[in-house]
Amino acid sequence: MTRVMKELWAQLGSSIASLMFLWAMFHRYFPRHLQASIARLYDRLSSLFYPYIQIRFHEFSRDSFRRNEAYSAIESYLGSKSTKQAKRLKGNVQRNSKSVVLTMDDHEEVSDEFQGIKLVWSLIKLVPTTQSFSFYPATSEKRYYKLTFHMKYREIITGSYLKYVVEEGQAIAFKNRQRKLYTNNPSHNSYSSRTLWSHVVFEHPGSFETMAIDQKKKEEIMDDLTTFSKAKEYYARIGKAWKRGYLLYGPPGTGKSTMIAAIANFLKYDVYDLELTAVKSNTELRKLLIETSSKSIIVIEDIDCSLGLTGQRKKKNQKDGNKEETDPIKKKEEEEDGERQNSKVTLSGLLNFIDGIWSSSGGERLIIFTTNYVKKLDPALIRRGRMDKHIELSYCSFEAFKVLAKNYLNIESHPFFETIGSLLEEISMTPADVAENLMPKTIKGDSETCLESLIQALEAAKKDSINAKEELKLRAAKDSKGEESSAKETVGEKEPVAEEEVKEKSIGI
Ligand SMILES: Nc1ncnc2c1ncn2[C@@H]1O[C@H](COP(=O)(O)OP(=O)(O)OP(=O)(O)O)[C@@H](O)[C@H]1O
Repeated sequence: MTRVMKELWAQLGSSIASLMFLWAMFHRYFPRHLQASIARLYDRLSSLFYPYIQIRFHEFSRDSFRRNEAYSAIESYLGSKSTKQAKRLKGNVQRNSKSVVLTMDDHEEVSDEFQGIKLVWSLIKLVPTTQSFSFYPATSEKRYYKLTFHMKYREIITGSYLKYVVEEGQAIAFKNRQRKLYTNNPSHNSYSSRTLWSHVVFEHPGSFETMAIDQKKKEEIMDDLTTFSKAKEYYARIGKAWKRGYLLYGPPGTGKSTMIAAIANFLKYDVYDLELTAVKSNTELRKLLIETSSKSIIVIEDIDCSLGLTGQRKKKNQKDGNKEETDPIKKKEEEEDGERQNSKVTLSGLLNFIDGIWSSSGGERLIIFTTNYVKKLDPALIRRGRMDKHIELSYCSFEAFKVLAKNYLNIESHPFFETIGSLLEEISMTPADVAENLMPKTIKGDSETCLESLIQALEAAKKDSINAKEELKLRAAKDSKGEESSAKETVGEKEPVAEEEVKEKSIGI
C-alpha cells in the first residue's frame, strides 16, 4: 500500500515538473502576440461557463496623473472591512489624513454584503513585463481593485451598490481628513497672494461638551446642526442653496469663538475666517467665496466693526472738533478706521455674498457672524433667512459655572458651590473671567484655592459694582442740581449716562 502511494506521488511530481517545463517553454519561445490571442480565447471560453462578473478599478488611468477617485473611495470604504478580515494589511498616513489608514495588502481578499448579495473585493498588483518609460507615478507598482459578483445581480451592483460604496468611502475619508483653518488676511499669507486663502491645520479642541452654556440651548444647537448637515435633499426640494446663517452675539469673553470651534469640530467642517477689512471690493469678496470648499464654515468675527459703520461715525466726530488725537487708543482706532475705509465692500455686496447666487456654488456651508453689539447691525443683515439662527451667549450662570468647574478642576460639587451660585446671581461675570479664576496658578494649585480665588474675584466685582452705582447716583444728583440752576440761566445739554459703563465696571473689564 505504501509502495503504491509512493509511486503515485512520484508520478504526480514528475507530471507537475513536466507541465512547468512546458509552461516555461511556452512563455519563452511562443510569439507574444499569439500568447495574447490564446489568453483572450481562454477568457471568452471560460466566461461561457463562469457565472461571475468582475469589475476593475485602476489606481491610475492611462491618460491621467491623478489618482482615480473611485479607487481612493473604495480604499477608504474597505478600510474597516480589511482590518477585520484581511491577514496582511498595509498602513500609511495619507496626505490630508490625520491618522494611520489601514488597507488590505496586495493579493488579499475581503468579502462584503449588500442587500443580502455576497461580493468579493481583491487588491491586485500588476507586475510590469517590460521596463519601459512611463509618466505614471510608481511605475513598477500599478494596482487595481477587483470586484467579483454573480451576474444575476448586475443591475443592483452597478446601480446602487457602487454609488453606495463611493459615497460611504468619501464620507469616511472626509471624517479622517486633517481639517484646515483658512484666512484671507494678507499678513498671515506666506505666499503674499492677497486674494487667495492661506491655511494652517485646524486643531482647536473646543467642543460642545466643554462649552459652558445652558444644556437645553446646547442640545438645540446640536440638533439644528445635525438636521442641517443631513438636509441635502430637503434644500434641493425647496429650491434653496444648502447654507445656514448663525449669528452669535454677546459680551466679550462669553464664548463666541469657542462656539465656532465647537461647531467646526462637531460637523467636521473646515473654517474660513474671513477678515472683511482686508477685502478690497465686492468682486474680491465673491472670488473668495468661490474659492471656499463645501462642508465649510465661513466666519466673519465682529461684523459690527467690519463694514466701517462705526468708523464713519467716529470720523464725523473728529471733524466736529473732537481734539483727542494724541490718545494712543484713539490713534489705533483711527488706523483701523483707515483700513476699513480702504475696503470697498458694501452692505449690499455682503448681502449678495450671503444669499446671492454666489453662495449656491458648491453647497453645505454655514455662515457665522459674531458681534458684541447686536443692536448696531443693520436689520437687513441679520434678518431670518440670512442669519437663520440667533444665539445669545451671555454671562456665566451657575449651570455654566458647574461645567467650567468640571472642565478645569474635575469636580462636580464642593461646599463653596453654594456661595458661588448666589454671587453669580448678583454679579455678571463672563465665562472667560470665571475660567481664568479657576485655572490653578501653580502646579500644585488645588481646587479649593481656585474656588476661593473665584469667590474673591466675585466679591471684589460686587464691591466695584456697588461703588459704581453709588457714583452714578451722585453724578445724577449733581447733574439734576446743575440742570436746575442752569435752567434758570440758559439751556444746557446733559451728558447721557452710559449704562454699559456700570456693567463693564462690575465685570472688571
Ligand atoms: N461659554 C464658554 N464655555 C467654555 N469656555 C468659555 C466660554 N466662554 C469663554 N470661555 C473661555 O474664555 C476664553 C475666551 O472665550 P472666547 O474667545 O470664545 O470669547 P468671545 O466671546 O469670542 O470673546 P470676543 O468677543 O472678545 O472675541 C476661551 O479661551 C474659553 O476657554
